[in-house]
Amino acid sequence: MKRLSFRTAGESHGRGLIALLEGLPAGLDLVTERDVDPQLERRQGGYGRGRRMKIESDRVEVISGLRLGETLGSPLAMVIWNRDWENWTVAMSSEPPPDDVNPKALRSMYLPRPGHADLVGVFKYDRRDTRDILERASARETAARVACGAVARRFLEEFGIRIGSHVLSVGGIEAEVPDALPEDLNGAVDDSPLRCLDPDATDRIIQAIDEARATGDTLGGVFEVVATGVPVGLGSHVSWDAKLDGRLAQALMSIQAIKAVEIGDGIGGALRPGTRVHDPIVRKPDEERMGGIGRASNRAGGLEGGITTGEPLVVRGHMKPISTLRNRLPSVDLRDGSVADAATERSDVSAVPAAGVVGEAMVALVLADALLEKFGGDSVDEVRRNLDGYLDHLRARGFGEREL
Ligand SMILES: Cc1cc2nc3c(=O)[nH]c(=O)nc-3n(C[C@H](O)[C@H](O)[C@H](O)COP(=O)(O)O)c2cc1C
Ligand SMILES: C=C(O[C@@H]1CC(C(=O)O)=C[C@@H](OP(=O)(O)O)[C@H]1O)C(=O)O
Repeated sequence: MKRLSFRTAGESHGRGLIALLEGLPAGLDLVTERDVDPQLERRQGGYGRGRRMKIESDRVEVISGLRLGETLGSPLAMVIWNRDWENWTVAMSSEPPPDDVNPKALRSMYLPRPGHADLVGVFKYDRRDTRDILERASARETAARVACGAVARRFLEEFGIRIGSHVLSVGGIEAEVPDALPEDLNGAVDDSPLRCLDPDATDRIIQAIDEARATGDTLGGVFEVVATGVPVGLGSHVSWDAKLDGRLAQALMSIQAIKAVEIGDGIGGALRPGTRVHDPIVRKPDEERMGGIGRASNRAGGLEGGITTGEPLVVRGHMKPISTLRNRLPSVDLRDGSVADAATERSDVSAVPAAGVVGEAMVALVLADALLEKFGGDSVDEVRRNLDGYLDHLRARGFGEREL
């Protein structure tokens, strides 16, 4: 059963977004200017974003669940206003103009874009034009997810769990990744225009994004989210929906345009023999949380049997290219069935770094839920007591410095 759940509401060009987080314990010290707004700003960044990001400057307003800088244990409700809303009052309150009146036929809401939710949404919800669909399908919604994820991240920080992300590839150009990741992953990439650890690949990717922009094309890519300090034992092997790998995959896959999710070396591992995939179990006297037992490598990405191993959790999201293309693909006019090119409009060319920040938020929400599932409590201190008792027990049943 979910302990921590969240919901978002809002259209991309509507008044704003609502984020509702339920199940958070009381007594979490939370300052939105310090803990939430900087995460929203990170999500807006990254080379390849479109003009919309120059208009927005996302900030949250807390409506409930917080008093004197601490959570109350009641639902936390937050609002993010859309600055662009003012520019869309006509589009949001009128029928789309016919193509012959508006020479910017490109903007037509009758020409569904392959890859976006336009066509399937119009059929499913029995709508006349695609605006009724794209407004909610839009990844603008991820700003509200990141607000919820920022609060989950603050909660996890209390227990020494930290989450970061970096970009592994864009448009097939792969970054070289060091064997040991920097301890503060975000510190190492937040200033990089691509949130990437490889400056040379960054330059080449920027060039590729410029080329894609010039030719009216778009690029996808892969990001990696890493969580450190995660205790052994979150999630469970006993039922399909208790498995933490499955829960993470669902959370990541739900991000707009994410089409594959990988845990650790999941995809590469499928190509190698078992002796070069599984992580040997070794004595590690310093590994207190694991009772003196650890792993020689972490190809499993911190999960076995749907349970955290105590090693860093590593999850990758594979993002398809953005579907709004200036170099338009074939489509069909929803008014008369005639063949036409798909609609195009202001859009990102690539948004992999931003998707990585959203990935961090989703991982934070899943981990906070799993932590509460195992160490549940109504206050942060109660959760802490429960976790500390468990860690003491692990230490006591382990081998520490003892020779076997
Ligand atoms: C951070 C982010 C930014 C995005 N920006 C755009 C965009 O500017 N234009 C676009 O067509 N799709 C964009 N997308 C992807 C669409 O929202 C997504 O493809 C669409 O909702 C259909 O869902 P699906 O790709 O998951 O099937 C973005 C996705 C993310 C995660
Ligand atoms: C607004 C955001 O992303 C948007 C996601 C998006 C889409 O179709 O998913 C389309 C673009 O919006 P617009 O049509 O207003 O230019 C992106 O900018 C955001 O991330 O805050």
